[in-house]
Amino acid sequence: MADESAPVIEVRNLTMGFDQLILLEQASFTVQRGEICAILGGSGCGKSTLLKHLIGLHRPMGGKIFIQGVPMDPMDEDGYRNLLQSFGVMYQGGALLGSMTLVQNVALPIEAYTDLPEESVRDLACLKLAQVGLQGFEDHLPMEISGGMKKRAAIARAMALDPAMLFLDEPSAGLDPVTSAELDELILEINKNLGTTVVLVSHELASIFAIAHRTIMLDKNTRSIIADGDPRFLRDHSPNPLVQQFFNRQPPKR
Ligand SMILES: Nc1ncnc2c1ncn2[C@@H]1O[C@H](COP(=O)(O)OP(=O)(O)OP(=O)(O)O)[C@@H](O)[C@H]1O
Repeated sequence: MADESAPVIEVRNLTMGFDQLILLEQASFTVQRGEICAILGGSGCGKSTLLKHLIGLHRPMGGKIFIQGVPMDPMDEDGYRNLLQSFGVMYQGGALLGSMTLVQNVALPIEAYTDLPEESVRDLACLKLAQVGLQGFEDHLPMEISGGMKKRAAIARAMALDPAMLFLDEPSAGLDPVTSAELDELILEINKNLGTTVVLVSHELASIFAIAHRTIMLDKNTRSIIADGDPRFLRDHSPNPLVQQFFNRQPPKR
């Protein structure tokens, strides 16, 4: 039984990596209900890998991850299936199926996880598309719409089952600044109106300052979390020069 007062996500002493490559050692942090938490850090430090651990795609080398108070591992198939329904995930690039229309893409999780009749599935998928501003584009293929619209459609699909948690891997990658700001607005709206907890990986400082309540910064060299807090506070007050450099866009000192 999930403990409602527990943090939505608790990472306790996580060690993660692949074979000889250790990316994080004994790292701990929590994400509170309703927070927008951004995972930051230099290229290759393990941001996407951490996200994949949080959704159960990779298993920790050490430590534990609790989702809504429940340990992820060990978890039987039914337990994991239930857990998946509380997650919405948008992978890097959006990953819509190119041969399916937008409404068919959004319908996929609804078909997989509910017993709704075909007509209701379509109605619900159309509603989700309307919620992200894509009314009228239901029967378009992904190749027929812009990059920003593809991201919106991917978010509609991730939100199809009204998940408590939304995981986004580099949502603004490849978007122009205006489209990226529009996507930020959409993420904020979802967070405010539905109370969805959002965990995202991002490189975009403008976007991080616009939407993140919390940032967690990973460091490849020390295999640790070197900052955890409000991005503005970290930019102005972090004692760690690496964190200051990142937030102030300064190249590392030679
Ligand atoms: N399945 C895998 N098997 C082995 N190594 C992997 C695997 N996935 C990622 N890696 C390696 O782990 C390291 C971290 O990768 P990851 O994609 O998590 O970094 P990242 O911080 O998200 O990077 P970027 O900002 O460049 O997207 C990289 O060196 C990558 O090559």
